[in-house]
Amino acid sequence: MVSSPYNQSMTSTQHIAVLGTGALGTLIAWYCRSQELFTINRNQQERFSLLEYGASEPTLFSSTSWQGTPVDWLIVTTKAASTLTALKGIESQLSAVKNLLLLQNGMGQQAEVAQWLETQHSAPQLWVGSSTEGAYHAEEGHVVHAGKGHTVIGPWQHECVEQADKLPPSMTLSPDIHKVLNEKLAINAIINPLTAYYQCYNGELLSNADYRHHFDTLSTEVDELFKQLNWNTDFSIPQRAEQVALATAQNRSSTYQDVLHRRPTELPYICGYLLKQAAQYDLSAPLTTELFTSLSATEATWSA
Ligand SMILES: NC(=O)C1=CN([C@@H]2O[C@H](COP(=O)(O)OP(=O)(O)OC[C@H]3O[C@@H](n4cnc5c(N)ncnc54)[C@H](OP(=O)(O)O)[C@@H]3O)[C@@H](O)[C@H]2O)C=CC1
Ligand SMILES: CC(C)(CO)C(=O)C(=O)O
Repeated sequence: MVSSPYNQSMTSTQHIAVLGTGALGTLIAWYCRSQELFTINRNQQERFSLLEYGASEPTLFSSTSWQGTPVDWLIVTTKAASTLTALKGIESQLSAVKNLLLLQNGMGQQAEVAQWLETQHSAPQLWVGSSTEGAYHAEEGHVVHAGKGHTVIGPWQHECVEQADKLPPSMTLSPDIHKVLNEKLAINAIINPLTAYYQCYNGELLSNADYRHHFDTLSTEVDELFKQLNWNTDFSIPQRAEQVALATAQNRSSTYQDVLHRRPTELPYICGYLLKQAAQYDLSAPLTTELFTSLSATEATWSA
C-alpha cells in the first residue's frame, strides 16, 4: 500500500527536487515552478529558460540548489546510464527524500536503483515513470517545449491506489506502470536503433523501401519476443510502431541525436536490456543483436 503522497492536504505546497536539469529536467522543473522547487546539477544552475509550447519568447524561472532539506519528491531526469552515479552523488541526503521518481526512457536502471536502495538505511519510496513530452536544448541556450505529451508514473513495487491528488504537477497515476514502461520499450527498441543505424528521420523508416524492410523485420522480431516473454501490450507492436513513426515523422529519435553529437546512447537500456531478458530464456533476436553490436562498436570508437 502506498501511503505518503496522498496524506497531505491538496492545497499544501510540495517540495520537489529535480536531479539532472537537461531538456526533460528543465521542462519538469518548469511544471513544478509554483511549488517549492529545488534542482541538482553539476554547475549549480538555478536560473532556467524555457520556450513554452507555442510561445514566441522564452520564460525565465528559478530554483534553489538542493542541499538536503526534506522533499516530497526527488525526480531523476538524467539519461538512464547516469542514474546510479547521479544518485550516489547525493547518497548522504537521500534520507530527506520521501518519494524518488525515475523519469527516463529505457529499462534496467529502475531495477538497479531498487537493488541499491535496499542497501540504504533510510530509503525513499521508489516510483518510475514514462513521458511522451518533447523537449530539446536550442542553440540560443534555452530549452524548447517542442511537443506536448503526457507523463504517467506509478510505484515500482507497491499496489497502485486510486487517489492521486499529490503527484508532482503535470503527472498522472498509471494503474500499471510496468506495462507502460514495457510498451514504451517496444517502440524505442524498433525506432531508436534503426534511425541511429541509418541516420535518418523517424518517418524515413516508412518511406524508404530498404529501411522499411528492416523496420518490418524488427517490428515482427520485437513483437514475437514480447509474446515469448509473456509481456502483454494494449496494442499491436508493429501497428503502434508504424503509428509512432508516422506521428513523429519529422523528428530525429533521441538515439539518432545522440549519435549525431557522439554522446553515449541509451541503447544498452533499450536493446541491451531486451537482449538480456531474451538470453535468460534462451530466446534469440538476431536483428536486435546485429544493430546493437554494430552501434555499440560505433560508440566505442568515439571514446577511443
Ligand atoms: N528530452 C525529451 O523530450 C525526453 C527525454 N526523455 C528521457 O529523459 C531522460 C533525459 O533526457 P534529456 O533531458 O533529453 O537528456 P539531457 O542530456 O538533455 O539531460 C540529462 C541531464 O542529466 C544531467 N546529469 C548527468 N549525470 C548527472 C549527474 N551525475 N549529476 C547531475 N546531473 C547529471 C546532465 O548534466 P550535464 O549537462 O552536466 O551532463 C544533463 O543535464 C532520458 O532518459 C530521455 O530518454 C523522455 C521523454 C522525452
Ligand atoms: C518515440 C521516439 C522514438 C520518438 O522519437 C522516442 O521516444 C525517442 O526518440 O527516444
